[in-house]
Amino acid sequence: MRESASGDLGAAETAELVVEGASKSYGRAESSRRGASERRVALGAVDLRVQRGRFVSVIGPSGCGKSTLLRMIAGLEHPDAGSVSIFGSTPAEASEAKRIAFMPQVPALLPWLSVLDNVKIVDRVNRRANRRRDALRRGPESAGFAAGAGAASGARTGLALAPEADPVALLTELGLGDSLKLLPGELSGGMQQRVAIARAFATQGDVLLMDEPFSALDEFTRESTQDQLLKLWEEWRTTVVFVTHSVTEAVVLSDEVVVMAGGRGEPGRIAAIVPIELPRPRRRGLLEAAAVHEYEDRIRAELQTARRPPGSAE
Ligand SMILES: Nc1ncnc2c1ncn2[C@@H]1O[C@H](COP(=O)(O)OP(=O)(O)OP(=O)(O)O)[C@@H](O)[C@H]1O
Repeated sequence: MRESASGDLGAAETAELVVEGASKSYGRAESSRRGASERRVALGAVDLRVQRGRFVSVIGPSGCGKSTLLRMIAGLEHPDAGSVSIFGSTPAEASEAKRIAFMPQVPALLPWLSVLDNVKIVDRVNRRANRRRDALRRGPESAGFAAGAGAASGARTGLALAPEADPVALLTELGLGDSLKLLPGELSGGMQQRVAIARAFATQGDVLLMDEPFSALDEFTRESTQDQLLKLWEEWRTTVVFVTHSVTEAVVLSDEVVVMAGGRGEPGRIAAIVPIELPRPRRRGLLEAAAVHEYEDRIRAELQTARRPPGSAE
């Protein structure tokens, strides 16, 4: 596990990302003209605990609330009830201190910037956060602006402040060392996703949230990109929450697979958590096929069970 810049966890910092009783509904609360409420419960009261440094995948049928859960952890959605704690901080505090990296399905690279500049942009866009972070490293009294609300909240929450990663080294590690000057339009889909991975790791956040990042890739590219991600993750041990529809992908990458149920009118809920005890370092070629299949079968069975409404007989 990567240690915080201060060497260990701060006073207010915890070793877990905790989602507690978090629920989320969409739509209008008042009744429509036809008399029925248009409010839909996307997530019921969801509880989830992720240990620092773990790789956790979330899998479940379409509409069960996987992305909603991820967006709540990212602070992009607020739960109607319940709470989210990122190692003791609120999602807003964690994202202000650049501790959350979010990677959507589409790489969202800036088309006019080179590969290298697309990774470096993390630093430019977050210059304000960087200044605050540097000031926090030196102590709250060391800079004029350090007495501001952000610095105060950082000190209060004991946020660990990570150093920046070297974008060139990251891109080289992801096999893009020869493509630094290319534009995104000159890259394949797999290469674009690897730039997005480099950008996500470049933030050196404590949590990396990935929403079906490889779903648009062909099978071969998907597998090699998974291997690249595994290699990087094994080095950095960032806490990852990874949404996927692929059972195999979830098994190959994860320490734990969270199986969700719901959707189609049912509130999303966590139906099961399956620990994956395959040895690391993991690479596709190194994994024992029978062991992978066993986990795949177990998760498929959990998904089948989860399709039945809660309380229904087999
Ligand atoms: N911004 C929104 N406004 C209204 N309804 C929403 C919104 N976001 C999600 N929903 C609804 O909440 C439910 C859960 O959606 P969510 O995208 O979290 O599911 P998901 O499991 O990620 O689905 P998929 O696997 O298809 O991406 C769905 O019924 C969806 O229609």
